[in-house]
Amino acid sequence: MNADPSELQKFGDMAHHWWDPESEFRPLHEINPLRLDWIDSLFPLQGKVVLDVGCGGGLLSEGMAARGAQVTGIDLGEKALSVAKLHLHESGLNVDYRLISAEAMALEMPAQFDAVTCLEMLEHVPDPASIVKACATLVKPGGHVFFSTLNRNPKSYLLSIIGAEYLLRMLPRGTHDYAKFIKPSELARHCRSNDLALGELTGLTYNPLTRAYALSKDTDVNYLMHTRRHV
Ligand SMILES: C[S@@+](CC[C@H](N)C(=O)[O-])C[C@H]1O[C@@H](n2cnc3c(N)ncnc32)[C@H](O)[C@@H]1O
Repeated sequence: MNADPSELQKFGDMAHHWWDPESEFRPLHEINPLRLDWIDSLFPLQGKVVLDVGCGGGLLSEGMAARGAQVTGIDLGEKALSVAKLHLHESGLNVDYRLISAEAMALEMPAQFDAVTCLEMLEHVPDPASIVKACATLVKPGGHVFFSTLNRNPKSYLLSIIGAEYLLRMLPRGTHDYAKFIKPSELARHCRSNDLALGELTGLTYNPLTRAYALSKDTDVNYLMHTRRHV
């Protein structure tokens, strides 16, 4: 199984806070509208069939459902999925949440989705290339796959670990492991070898003075990558 039990445990331990915008999930709450707008601008979500891989408590899944997509969310964290399912009672939205790996889902439902999203997840798994392959298998020919993760370089180490975990305490210590960060060139290579053509690449920056995130050309730390499966 391509999963790190300590990573799943870590998110499980925090899962009851998932929908609290003042909790350790605050960064995800703050980036959610930005990434939703970005995805929606490249791939209008209304009426589309979308799979959210590593959906956690469902922030992105619900956001896409609210924009009219028919969303399935998968994760290997049981607690996160329970929180995600419970939150549907509050939001009144409809998302099909399932406890299944991306690789198993790819065997069960190849080429079934108009788009696949896999955000802030690749840096938490032992073999990210295997997740990229599964996402490429799950999307229909011509469909879209969106990834986001953390770049690997000294600036990224300073800002995302020293800055965010130790100085600003936006995230609990140990949230991220620098060795698992992925350079855009590495992610692009995994995509190309799985029949995914590169589309847009955008950075996501944080200004500690205004405490605001923004999409940006600066991909040194957080970045999002848009790809399309060849027809
Ligand atoms: C930082 S959270 C991101 C959640 C969501 N994608 C978002 O951006 O709002 C990482 C998620 O990846 C999940 N995860 C970690 N390893 C996984 C694996 N091997 N398979 C599926 N999900 C995994 C965790 O349970 C957690 O929900």
